[in-house]
Amino acid sequence: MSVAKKQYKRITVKSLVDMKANKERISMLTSYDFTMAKIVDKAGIDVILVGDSASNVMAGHETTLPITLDHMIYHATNVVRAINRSLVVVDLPFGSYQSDPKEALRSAIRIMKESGAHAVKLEGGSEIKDSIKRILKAGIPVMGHLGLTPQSIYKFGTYTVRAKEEAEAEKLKEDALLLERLGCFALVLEKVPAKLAEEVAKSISIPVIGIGAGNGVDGQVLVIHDMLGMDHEFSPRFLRRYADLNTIMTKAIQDYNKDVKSGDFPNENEQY
Ligand SMILES: Nc1nc(=O)c2c([nH]1)NC[C@@H]1CN(c3ccc(C(=O)N[C@@H](CCC(=O)O)C(=O)O)cc3)CN21
Ligand SMILES: CC(C)C(=O)C(=O)O
Ligand SMILES: [Mg+2]
Repeated sequence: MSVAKKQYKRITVKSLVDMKANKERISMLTSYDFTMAKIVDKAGIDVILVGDSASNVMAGHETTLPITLDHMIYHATNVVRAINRSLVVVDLPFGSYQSDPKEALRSAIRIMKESGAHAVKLEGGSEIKDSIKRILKAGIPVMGHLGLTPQSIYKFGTYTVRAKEEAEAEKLKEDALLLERLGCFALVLEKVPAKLAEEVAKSISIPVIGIGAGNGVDGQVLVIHDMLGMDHEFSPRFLRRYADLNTIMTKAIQDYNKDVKSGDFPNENEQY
């Protein structure tokens, strides 16, 4: 390996906890493939999430439920090949950890062994406590995920903001403390009131990464296709678009189409 490659200081689960202690905010984006992950890693994003949102974004499913462990490992393997610095976290997909702690551990081990990723993420709190414990005991770092947990969408029926009611907010606060106590290195809080998210972030020493959880948390995560503006139809309030790639790509593809049809492409310099 070249010296130039080694000068990148790799992000570890320990660096993330240190960043929170130093009040340094953590950046996280999803990636599901080699080419995208290479750009994200080089751009300096701290954490790459191989999210089960691949089920929506890559495969076109309505929910995250259909994606399999084999699919997640395929995406994770391709992402890991591209990175020099970012920490790679992989979602355990629906059905790969809910049955029992042994199944959860087997799934986490497959991800770590077959993809080379650095950590796994599981949705839920006290319900999956034993599975989180079992995975951590094997030396695999775990990121938690509370608030809107898309794998249980059919229990709620909507993607509306979570924990607006006192009882649900109390459970969420207890779950966050539990995840810290179990030994999770960080947790994602999705679509909860900003005030509650800030309170949770202040109550624990591990980083809280928000999506639709306001600015009082320790870091932010977005789905990369959303923030690049590739899909004009997905427009939740929490999303900021940093580009309009849908328009840029459509224009480029139409120009190519036109040039092929008219015979303009390829020209003399573009042939042998
Ligand atoms: N492309 C993509 N981006 C995501 O952020 C994402 C996925 N896919 N798939 C997995 C989950 C699902 N997520 C979601 C899904 C919907 C909303 C949402 O807020 N949708 C609408 C309607 C909400 C409502 O019923 O009130 C919105 O306008 O906010 C938010 C996060 C976040 N994750
Ligand atoms: C939205 C983030 C947190 C996620 O879990 C995913 O992309 O699957
Ligand atoms: Mg997910």
